[in-house]
Amino acid sequence: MILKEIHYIYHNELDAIYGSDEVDSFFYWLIEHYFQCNRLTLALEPQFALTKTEEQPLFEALSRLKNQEPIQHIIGETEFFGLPFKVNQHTLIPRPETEELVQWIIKCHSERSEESQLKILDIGTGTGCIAISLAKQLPKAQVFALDVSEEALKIAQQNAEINQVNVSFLKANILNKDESLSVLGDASKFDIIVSNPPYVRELEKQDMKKNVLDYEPDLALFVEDNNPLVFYEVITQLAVDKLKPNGQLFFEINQYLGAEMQQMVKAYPFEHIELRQDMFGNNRMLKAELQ
Ligand SMILES: C[S@@+](CC[C@H](N)C(=O)[O-])C[C@H]1O[C@@H](n2cnc3c(N)ncnc32)[C@H](O)[C@@H]1O
Repeated sequence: MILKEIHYIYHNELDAIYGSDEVDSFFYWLIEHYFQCNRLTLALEPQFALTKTEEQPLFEALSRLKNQEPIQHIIGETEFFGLPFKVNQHTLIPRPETEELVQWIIKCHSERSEESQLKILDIGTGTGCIAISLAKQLPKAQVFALDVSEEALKIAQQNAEINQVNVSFLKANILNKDESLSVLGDASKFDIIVSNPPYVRELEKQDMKKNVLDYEPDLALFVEDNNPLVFYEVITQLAVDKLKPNGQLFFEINQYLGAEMQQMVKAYPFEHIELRQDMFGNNRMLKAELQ
């Protein structure tokens, strides 16, 4: 079949679900992935034809997209901070808001220009996107990354290899203080602790799309309505023990809980607590420095 015809079928079957622009971006992403060709190919070679075997993955992808499966799961990878990352059903798909958090950390570090080797801990690493991007951008840093999910850690390890960085991955339940302290061992303290932990309240599920609810791991997303800051509080307490003096704590946060987050962190010996908005104007990041 001619590629242009398959493009037409995509619009016919998917526009009602996603809108035309998004369908275009899915289609170009898929042909780039499967055939290393792009939208120019469609324009310059209107008769570009695929064999039955070649077109099969495009039709498989079409039926998965109809079920609102994320395109990143279909392709098995995504891009974060300009780097490739494998993803699967056990890992959260890295979000652009999290790239802004990484950018902020790098900027703060360049302003501080420390002499000694930086030591960084990423809690709830998932695909490893934060830890690996930081390791790539700050090649002298010693980076540790922790998650409770064995499956997520396998993907994170593969991502570190793909991106040729050295990250030490640790398995622990951060809500269990003894367990996390024991995997962190007697290692010297950290300059930076960063986390994008689960922060979506059950009550927010009603506003979420099927592609997230049905395909992304609950373990990465949800917290109970009556204790939405549970991860942040535990991590803030750990940071009091595990950060060096003047060490920095960075969080990605629930946009609706900025004030509560500031209030919570203020109860601990942190200063210069700063809330930051993402590109959509939502409270999304918080930074604090240990006194
Ligand atoms: C919101 S995702 C963030 C993933 C990745 N850091 C990112 O920014 O895309 C939260 C991560 O926390 C992990 N997690 C959930 N509960 C945990 C726990 N009790 N201890 C450690 N990690 C946990 C999940 O497996 C998931 O990978």
